[in-house]
Amino acid sequence: MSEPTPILTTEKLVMQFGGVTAVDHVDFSLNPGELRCLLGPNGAGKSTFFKCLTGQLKPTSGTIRLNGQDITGWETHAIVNLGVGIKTQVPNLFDGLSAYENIRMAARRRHLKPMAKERAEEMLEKCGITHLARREVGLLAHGQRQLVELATVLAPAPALVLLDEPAAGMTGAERDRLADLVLETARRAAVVVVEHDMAFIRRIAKFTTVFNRGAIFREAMIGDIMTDRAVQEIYLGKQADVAA
Ligand SMILES: Nc1ncnc2c1ncn2[C@@H]1O[C@H](COP(=O)(O)OP(=O)(O)OP(=O)(O)O)[C@@H](O)[C@H]1O
Repeated sequence: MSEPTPILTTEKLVMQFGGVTAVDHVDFSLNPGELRCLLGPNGAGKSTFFKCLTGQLKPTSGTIRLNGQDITGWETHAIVNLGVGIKTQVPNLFDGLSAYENIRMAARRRHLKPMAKERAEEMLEKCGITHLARREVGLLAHGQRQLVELATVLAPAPALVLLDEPAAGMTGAERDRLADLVLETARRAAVVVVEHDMAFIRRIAKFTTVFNRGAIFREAMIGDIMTDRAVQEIYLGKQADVAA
């Protein structure tokens, strides 16, 4: 059987901040419909790599391709317009509007008005936040806002979803809901998740990329990553044991 054509690739991607090489010649490849978690100790370069993919940072050199198209250095909104759902660590919601209005507006990017309404209702239901539909998002708890934002990201049915620390600040129940949502999304879309929360990672991760010192250190199934001595050592040098 022939290899699938990747939806997203990077070739020799480099991001330098002055003398610091945060991303060091990274070759990365993601297949359509694949769910990939990016792990690594603090300062490994995950967030910087992610920000290059999302257009938050312009890489120093190298290439990023989406469905074969060179998108290196593109602005975030242009990447979103190609059908990529992006959730960064910086919240991206209209605080003065209701959860429903935020999600409906996001759905309008892809759907006509009546369909956008239907889609917004469907996303509220899927994300378990129907009870928050009429609430102003600026007044919601952090985890609730994260779920509303995820609903806005998924509402236009993107073919590729990029999530930076989506479980941050969530309660256990919210995190479980998020894990189910990510797994469900990955049935139709490719998904990249950067996350520190190992309980969450254990629930969703399959094939996983571990970064260290700006480069890809290991790529393997999560079970093998968890028991990999060298991976445990890079974590032990920096923070809690990956297998803890
Ligand atoms: N804006 C910046 N200016 C200068 N150096 C930066 C900047 N952003 C990141 N770095 C450096 O780049 C390296 C990689 O950082 P990055 O935040 O990408 O790592 P990370 O793996 O995402 O870490 P964490 O898990 O703590 O978020 C670190 O040495 C960091 O100090």
